[in-house]
Amino acid sequence: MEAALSPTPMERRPAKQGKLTTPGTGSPNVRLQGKGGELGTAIVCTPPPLPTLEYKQKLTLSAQQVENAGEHERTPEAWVSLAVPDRAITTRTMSSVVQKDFIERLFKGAASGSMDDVRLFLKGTFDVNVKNERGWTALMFAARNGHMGVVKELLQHGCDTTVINSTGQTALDMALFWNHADVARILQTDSHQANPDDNPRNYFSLNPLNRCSEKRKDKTWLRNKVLADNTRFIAFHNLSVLATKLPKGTSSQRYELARVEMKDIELYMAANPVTVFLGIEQTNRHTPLTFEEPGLFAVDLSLAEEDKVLSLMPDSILMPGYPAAMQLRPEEAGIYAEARSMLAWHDRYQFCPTCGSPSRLEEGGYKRVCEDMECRSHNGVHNTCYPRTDPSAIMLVVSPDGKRCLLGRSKRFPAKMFSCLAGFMEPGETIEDTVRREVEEESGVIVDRVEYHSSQPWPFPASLMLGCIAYATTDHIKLDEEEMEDARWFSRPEVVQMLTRQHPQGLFVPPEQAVAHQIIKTWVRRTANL
Ligand SMILES: NC(=O)C1=CN([C@@H]2O[C@H](COP(=O)(O)OP(=O)(O)OC[C@H]3O[C@@H](n4cnc5c(N)ncnc54)[C@H](O)[C@@H]3O)[C@@H](O)[C@H]2O)C=CC1
Ligand SMILES: [Mg+2]
Ligand SMILES: [Mg+2]
Ligand SMILES: [Mg+2]
Ligand SMILES: [Zn+2]
Repeated sequence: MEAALSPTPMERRPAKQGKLTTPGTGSPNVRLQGKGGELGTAIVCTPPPLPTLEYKQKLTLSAQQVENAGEHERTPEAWVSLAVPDRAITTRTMSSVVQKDFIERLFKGAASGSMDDVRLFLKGTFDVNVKNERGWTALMFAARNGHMGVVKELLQHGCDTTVINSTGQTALDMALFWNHADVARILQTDSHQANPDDNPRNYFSLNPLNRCSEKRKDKTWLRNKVLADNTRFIAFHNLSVLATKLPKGTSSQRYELARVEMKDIELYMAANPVTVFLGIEQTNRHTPLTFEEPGLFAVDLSLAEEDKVLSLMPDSILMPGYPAAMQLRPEEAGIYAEARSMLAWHDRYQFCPTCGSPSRLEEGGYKRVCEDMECRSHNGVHNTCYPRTDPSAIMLVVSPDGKRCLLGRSKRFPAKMFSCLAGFMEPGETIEDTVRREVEEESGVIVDRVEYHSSQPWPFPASLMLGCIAYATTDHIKLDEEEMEDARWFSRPEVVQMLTRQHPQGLFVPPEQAVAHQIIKTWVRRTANL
């Protein structure tokens, strides 16, 4: 079982194992044998101590004793005895030595299938996706060795199945490679994160609201909804959203949308600011909607002073657009996308695009109607009355030999960032046309087959990114010098370094909240054995 901790298990299939000991450290080593002979020796960390008498004594230490003990004496068990039953163990109160011990115990427990060790860790409020120096998570260790019980336990605690290690494998890749079909099935069908290829869920796309578009024309219903006690407002000021900080340690995302009550903004509402009905926070979509379920609106408070908006909610900030908005809770980033795109539309379309007369809001803010009754826009279908969305294609281009992918640097990118090529769709184009045209314009590369990956609302101000994987038939690059600063073919190992921020020259790709990141990761997943 020790081979489970070998540094590169994907490349090393041990046929035979033999134990030796590293002189000086006492740590057992594992000699790895392949078909062609010895593949190398992996150092295995010292196994967790057995429950000796000393350990058992520590289990019963009092809180004061633990506080007083030297760092080396504060074992995980002692901390757990402190935490049970109602105090969670937090990294804030724990010395770095014990933290390290905890994490090591988690990895070893996951690799050996020891549920007790894993549960010991899960009692705390640590990050279950903590990685070792090779980017391995506990889920990977458990998947690598086919420990179904541990895998299930970790998934229940929110372990992320999409994390890749420093050689670009996910827990699923490991389970498949090592023939743990049952574990692979669980990882593929885990409801928390379905197979990313089948059902990608991009940031800004998770909007839990029932938009109730049928209610937008019901003026009485809308008026009553605005005034209902449990209705809340997402407040914006010059397209920056009012947000509050989340308690530390709950998630890697640091902010959530502030929900303001009518009584706090009555003063501003008298001036009739742009207000958009976003939807209902319906707890169960399968039961009929009742009026009691809370409604959510977006309100543009740009007319108020910034300080006044901030004073609506303690400890709040006005979060500007990209990239700050990447710090919102993913569960509500979709609400933000809807709200910000809508307010940005109203901000830019205050006059009728057909005749230039002022226009007014209708249908809960989902329509603008020209005030001039003679205007052509009152007859027939006029898309100028409705919110706009600009589709853009974004694509990872795979080289003709399938071994490299094309990433580029637009002139406005931060230093050292490379990303997928992207471009706006033009009228009369299919998604495939846009992909082929933009790739050729920006890099000179010719694309044949185009495969759809997933889409992402991009509320800056109102794009819809259409994520694709495109297959090139040529690999000569001729750069569009006006838009692009650079475009290159990257090998898989280099892309993995960029995804995991371990590239020797510090090159990186956009963060996981960008669909570009997800498309790149899909290609890395599909080429796990390259
Ligand atoms: N979510 C993600 O992962 C990423 C998103 N993006 C977004 O993709 C979008 C398109 O990418 P670009 O390379 O900028 O497009 P692009 O390659 O078509 O070039 C941009 C230029 O196209 C023109 N253009 C044509 N139609 C336009 C429209 N509807 N709105 C604005 N400009 C238009 C403008 O002159 C603009 O400067 C941008 O909104 C960008 O922010 C870009 C990279 C990553
Ligand atoms: Mg472009
Ligand atoms: Mg373009
Ligand atoms: Mg372009
Ligand atoms: Zn008009």
